[in-house]
Amino acid sequence: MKKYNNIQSVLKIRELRKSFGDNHVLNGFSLDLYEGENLVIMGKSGSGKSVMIKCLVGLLFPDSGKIEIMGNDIADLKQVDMNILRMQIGFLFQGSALYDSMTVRENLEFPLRKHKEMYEKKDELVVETLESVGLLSAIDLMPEELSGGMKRRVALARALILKPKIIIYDEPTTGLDPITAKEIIQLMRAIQEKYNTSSLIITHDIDCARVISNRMILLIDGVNYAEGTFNELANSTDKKIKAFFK
Ligand SMILES: Nc1ncnc2c1ncn2[C@@H]1O[C@H](COP(=O)(O)OP(=O)(O)OP(=O)(O)O)[C@@H](O)[C@H]1O
Repeated sequence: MKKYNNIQSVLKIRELRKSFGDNHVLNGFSLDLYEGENLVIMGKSGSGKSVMIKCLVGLLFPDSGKIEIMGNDIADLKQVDMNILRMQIGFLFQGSALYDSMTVRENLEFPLRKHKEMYEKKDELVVETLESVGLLSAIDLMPEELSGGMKRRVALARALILKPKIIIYDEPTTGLDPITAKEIIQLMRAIQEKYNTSSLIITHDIDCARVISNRMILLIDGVNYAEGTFNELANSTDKKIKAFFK
């Protein structure tokens, strides 16, 4: 397994706990996301992946534990600093969530509006980012004119336009046909190489995990039950781990 001892951790979670009444969802979950890696998190439905992401971005408060983003303990940050830090994180959510009443260009300009220096270069940034997802030709189209795969690409471009250090992908291939899903996975790899982003990828898609992951974590019973490369985990004899690779 690749060693990351000398590489900086851009995201660190330690002993994260979150319960809703008697439902103990996270029971001491920990992870490190290292600079430049693609880390896949797998967990069955209801295992707490979304809860973990919500804690990361400040939408839920953990009961205990520690979250550090680029070396900053988020519990110590003021809202204004948290907002600055959030700029370093791009999100690609399941539904793509484009603004239907805006063109592709306007969708991409939207995240720039609060950042004066970047907004001044918006035309250049929109073109560059659309080129990197292979969709410059769609710049003046409306979301309804795009296929599912194109929407996902535009959403990825929108996540990239602020040049984030970290990208969080929530089920990036869900709802896409296998060929389009493969194209999105290849694009995720290309993006990582071009921008040297660190990616946290939540997925149920075993093909996606195999192709994209440098490392994987299995979230089982609220903890990081197993960690390793795809092959290490796929060859495990542990019953709970094997269940993911059937
Ligand atoms: N705001 C909330 N209030 C109460 N319970 C919640 C809340 N958010 C999540 N839960 C519970 O936490 C558990 C984990 O939910 P979560 O959405 O994180 O699962 P998941 O791993 O993302 O699932 P999926 O793969 O289906 O998206 C579930 O039992 C869910 O009911």
